[in-house]
Amino acid sequence: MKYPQEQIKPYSSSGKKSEQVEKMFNNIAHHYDLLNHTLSMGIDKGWRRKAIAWLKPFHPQKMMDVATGTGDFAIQAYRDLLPQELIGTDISEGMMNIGKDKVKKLGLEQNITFAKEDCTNLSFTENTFDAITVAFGIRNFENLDKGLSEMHRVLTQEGHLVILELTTPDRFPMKQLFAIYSKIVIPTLGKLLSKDNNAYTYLPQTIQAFPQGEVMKGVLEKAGFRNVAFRRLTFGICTLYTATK
Ligand SMILES: C[S@@+](CC[C@H](N)C(=O)[O-])C[C@H]1O[C@@H](n2cnc3c(N)ncnc32)[C@H](O)[C@@H]1O
Repeated sequence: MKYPQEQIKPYSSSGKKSEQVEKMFNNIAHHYDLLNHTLSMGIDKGWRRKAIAWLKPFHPQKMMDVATGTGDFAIQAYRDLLPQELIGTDISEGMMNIGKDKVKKLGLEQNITFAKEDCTNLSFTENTFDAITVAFGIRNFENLDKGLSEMHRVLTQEGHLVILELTTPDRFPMKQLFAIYSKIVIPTLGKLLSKDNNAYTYLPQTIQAFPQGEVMKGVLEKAGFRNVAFRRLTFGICTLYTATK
């Protein structure tokens, strides 16, 4: 099945989405953290903590943070859960290089490692990870179903998946305010700060097109996950999805 966001590409309607996404994140890597925290007004930190808190009772020891980018979710997960192994994976070396520097500065390079991996074609064997986290990554996959089924494959039996994804609020007045914010503020600030004219137009377009809530729950179940649940955070700007293999 093809989802609308799979057709939205950052630079050109022709060519592979994954290659364009990799190029875009390599381009904006040096500005990503500043922009991320500015555009979300720091609220993303609370979302990450809530997502990781859901994993706490399961004490995962072997974890992967998919689409780890500059490593914020991996760092928070390590601090809160202290797993034995935590690997951050991503298709953008540029983003991970920033993450590696941050991890080194924190003295966590023995605890958090990084590897270049496309989530739609992971090199890990079946039943490898007790838990997988993904923040703001799955919207960029060239093939969402393949990315989810790959995460399902490498999770251990009873392993857990936590996804944070940006969504669109569905109620007045947040719906209208968010529409203005995503159509005007995000592209303007993004263009100014990242110098990439396309990246922050691509962002709101994919948020709008991506399956959310009940629809996304069905997509996760189709990929084989059980106990799928979701919680809208901050008026529905972000949604936390939780699932078990
Ligand atoms: C918006 S950033 C999120 C980074 C980080 N998780 C965070 O919370 O700040 C999205 C990341 O997804 C990565 N990505 C996109 N498609 C991917 C794929 N197929 N496999 C792995 N990573 C991917 C991008 O390279 C980028 O670093």
